[in-house]
Amino acid sequence: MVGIGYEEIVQAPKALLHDHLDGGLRPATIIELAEAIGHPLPATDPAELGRWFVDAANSGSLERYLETFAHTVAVMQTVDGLRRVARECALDLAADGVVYAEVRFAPEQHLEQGLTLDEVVDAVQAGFVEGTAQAAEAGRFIRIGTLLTAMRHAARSQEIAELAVRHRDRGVVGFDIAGAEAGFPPTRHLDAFEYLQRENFHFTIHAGEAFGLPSIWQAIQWCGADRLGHGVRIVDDITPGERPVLGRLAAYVRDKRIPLELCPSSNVQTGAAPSIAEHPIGLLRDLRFRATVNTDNRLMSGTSMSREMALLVEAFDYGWAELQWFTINAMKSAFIPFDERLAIINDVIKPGYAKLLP
Ligand SMILES: O=c1[nH]cnc2c1ncn2[C@H]1C[C@H](O)[C@@H](CO)O1
Ligand SMILES: [Zn+2]
Repeated sequence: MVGIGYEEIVQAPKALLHDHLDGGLRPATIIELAEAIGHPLPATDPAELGRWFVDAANSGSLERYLETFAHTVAVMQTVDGLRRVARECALDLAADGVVYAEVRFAPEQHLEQGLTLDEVVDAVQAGFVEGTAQAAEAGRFIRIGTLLTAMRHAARSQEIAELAVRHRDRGVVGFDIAGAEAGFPPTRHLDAFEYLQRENFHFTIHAGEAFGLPSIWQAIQWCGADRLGHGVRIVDDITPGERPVLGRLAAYVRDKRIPLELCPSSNVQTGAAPSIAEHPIGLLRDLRFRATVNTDNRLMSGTSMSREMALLVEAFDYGWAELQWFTINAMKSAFIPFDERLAIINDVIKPGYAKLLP
């Protein structure tokens, strides 16, 4: 697409539904925090450490990709560490032109220095409030909602679901499960999902990333997920061709407008997609699934919302109309109340793209 510059993409309002707090730290912050606690790192120069994360995450395997989080989670064990990381996350997203973000993390991974689950959530919330306020002072609007993640290999999902509901009026807008997918089906956590449904709460499930259709089917039809974290493997239920044919599950996902939190760069790194140009997002958009563009882990992918969009512009020749479509899809699928979603669409996103659209 001729005429879309990277700086313009940064200026365009963007909505992000799938971003991990512990996958988005600034390398310089990791170095400073690690030094203070004596945690050894594979590199001590920020640029070198940033490259190390991307290289180490490039393995083609989700399990190996997840190993890199040991270094970020290690420096997020204190109120100060968590608060700083959350504040910087809000600032970095706002500087990248993200106007709405749902940022997730797993509280159970931040208890090594004696914090309670509630203290962890409060520390992150304080950081988001500070970062959002600082961004506003600099003239950048951003609204952040938190998702609490339970690790799918562990057995704390009910506890984390209750934690999320407890904090629902203090920044937490939803729940998620993450971690290695193969061997850990979503139905292991059915009690937690049933509890959340009874509480009228929202949740997404990482499904259809490293494992295919059975995982997506369980997430939707057994667990009742509002959205799919990745969900990219839904293409396994689509027969390609001049007129692609949708299987029953793919048709259900499209008919019910179930949002797909697609993460192009992350998928290439973990082997879920062969390249950006061959990423199923092109097909899923053509077929009008409720597709959204996301970062997953900005540090491990060396990326940002603007970069993910720029990669799609390059690979699929997208223009502003497509970028606005992805953004509005994301905003429609957000877990904040309907009136707030609508206000961001009408007052921020549409006017922002109106300036850019031909
Ligand atoms: O893409 C992912 N798939 C499954 N799990 C993931 C992914 N990215 C991050 N995680 C895990 C590692 C983090 O420590 C955890 C909570 O953010 O979620
Ligand atoms: Zn993820």
